Amino acid sequence: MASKETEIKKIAMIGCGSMGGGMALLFAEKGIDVSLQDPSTEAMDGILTSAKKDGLEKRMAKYEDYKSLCESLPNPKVFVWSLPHGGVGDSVFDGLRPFITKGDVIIDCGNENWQNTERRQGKSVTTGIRYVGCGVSGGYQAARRGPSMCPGGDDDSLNVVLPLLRKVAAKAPDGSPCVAPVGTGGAGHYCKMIHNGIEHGMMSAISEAWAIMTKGLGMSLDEVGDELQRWNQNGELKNTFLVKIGAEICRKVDEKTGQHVLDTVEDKVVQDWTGEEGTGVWSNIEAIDKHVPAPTLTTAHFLRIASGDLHQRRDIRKTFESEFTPKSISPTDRRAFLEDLRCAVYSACLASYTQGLNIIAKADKTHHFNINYPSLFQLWRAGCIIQSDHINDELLAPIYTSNAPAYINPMLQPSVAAEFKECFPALKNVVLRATESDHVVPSLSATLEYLKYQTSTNLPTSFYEAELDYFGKHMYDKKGEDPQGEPVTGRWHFEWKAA
Ligand SMILES: NC(=O)C1=CN([C@@H]2O[C@H](COP(=O)(O)OP(=O)(O)OC[C@H]3O[C@@H](n4cnc5c(N)ncnc54)[C@H](OP(=O)(O)O)[C@@H]3O)[C@@H](O)[C@H]2O)C=CC1
Ligand SMILES: O=C(CO)[C@H](O)[C@H](O)COP(=O)(O)O
Repeated sequence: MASKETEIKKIAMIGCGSMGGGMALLFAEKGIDVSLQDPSTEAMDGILTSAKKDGLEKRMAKYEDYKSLCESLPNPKVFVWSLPHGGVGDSVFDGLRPFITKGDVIIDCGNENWQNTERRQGKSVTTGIRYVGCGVSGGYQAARRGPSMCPGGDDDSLNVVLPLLRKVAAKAPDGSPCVAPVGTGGAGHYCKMIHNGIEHGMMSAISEAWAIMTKGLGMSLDEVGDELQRWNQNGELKNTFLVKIGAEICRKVDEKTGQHVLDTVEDKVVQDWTGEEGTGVWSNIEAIDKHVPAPTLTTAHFLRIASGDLHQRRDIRKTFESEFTPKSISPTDRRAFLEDLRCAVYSACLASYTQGLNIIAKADKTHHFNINYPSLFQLWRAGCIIQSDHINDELLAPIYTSNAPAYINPMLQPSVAAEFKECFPALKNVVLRATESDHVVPSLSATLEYLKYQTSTNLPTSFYEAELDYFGKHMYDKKGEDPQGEPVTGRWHFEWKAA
């Protein structure tokens, strides 16, 4: 716990966009004075207007330059950043440098790349400035109400910032704050990046199910909304944030037009096309770089890339002179099929968590983050986008307690394996029916394949290995001679054809 002297009563919010604005108001509501700084006076004025509406105007003021901003703060000066990643953070860091000293604190609440975080932590160390990389999740609404917060850094800095962050973080149903130290260095931003990768896998699976229900089963949007609400109420998907908002999205009618809003949304995800977000791309790069199979996440990402380039899809469709239009699906027992669909989506969501955690675990080994898994599951209990009571709180958190030995892949945990096994027939049935009716199910089918290949010791890859050895002398292991431990190149080459 931080001592009385370190109690933080005033902060500077640098970056007053949708996240920074919400957080600034939230800090003020929790009794913390806030100095605002953003290149856009309009953005700061917008927050001041909201503060006035909420009776918080006495707690806020705007500052146009770093000198006056820093003069407005008591020591140690605490800066909360909510900025775009990359160069912006570097220029703010350099701009603040003349005015900050030993003991001052930067809490970087943007989606910064964890390597930038560690680079700045390295620069801060010599001057005694504390730099905490703190992923924030839940979107702009949670930023105002209470987000999930994922801080990483050295123990002393974390001890200084945690009492402040506990005041604003989302609260789990038992009242405990969804913020906890996740590890050293860039661990906070690393885990937030993977949170976003998991988010993509889950979001894709739910979207695929929505299309099966509407285009395959001919359900109306209101009926899909009711079905998603059922999923969100009970069973393995209960209190799954993305399912809950899915139900609301399906039902939402624009009062002005009387039309369902979702009916007006183009099928085009243009998130991170220009690289200004980062996390979606980085999480997939990390999976591959760390040799972790994460097909639910990566296929979700490829669907999103294909989706973004709608013009290209239009052109390809013209070249093909047709599209593989999803056909109707007529199960003999519609309720049973919907139950299979729920289980299939659950499998993909659980697989997304599993794959994401495995990436974090591999990075932990490589980068020595010293990941605190109980903290991670605590901060994913509420406020965040991947919140899912059964997956996070009931199934995974009890496995990775502070008393648990080192991290073990969830696929090796009997309780997780039992749930995957139980859902496998449902997932297979959904993928089969969807495939024969030309539905688009990349994340669901990738999850099915994942379960098959992760549990198999007789993959088609003997043939693959032989081909590699044939053309590239890449070597292979003979059956039964596979050495224990980390995978290493095989010892055998066969001269398949004389050179
Ligand atoms: N939106 C979301 O759902 C979530 C976003 N995040 C992350 O939080 C961060 C902020 O996101 P969000 O609020 O959505 O983005 P916004 O673009 O709404 O906000 C970013 C703000 O930073 C300001 N800014 C740019 N350069 C500077 C600078 N040199 N000094 C001070 N302020 C500057 C921008 O001003 P200007 O517009 O004038 O350039 C803008 O007001 C990002 O890292 C994002 O990835 C994290 C979780 C959820
Ligand atoms: O952090 C977030 C949610 O958790 C933000 O919404 C972010 O903009 C998502 O970006 P991406 O989809 O590229 O990961």
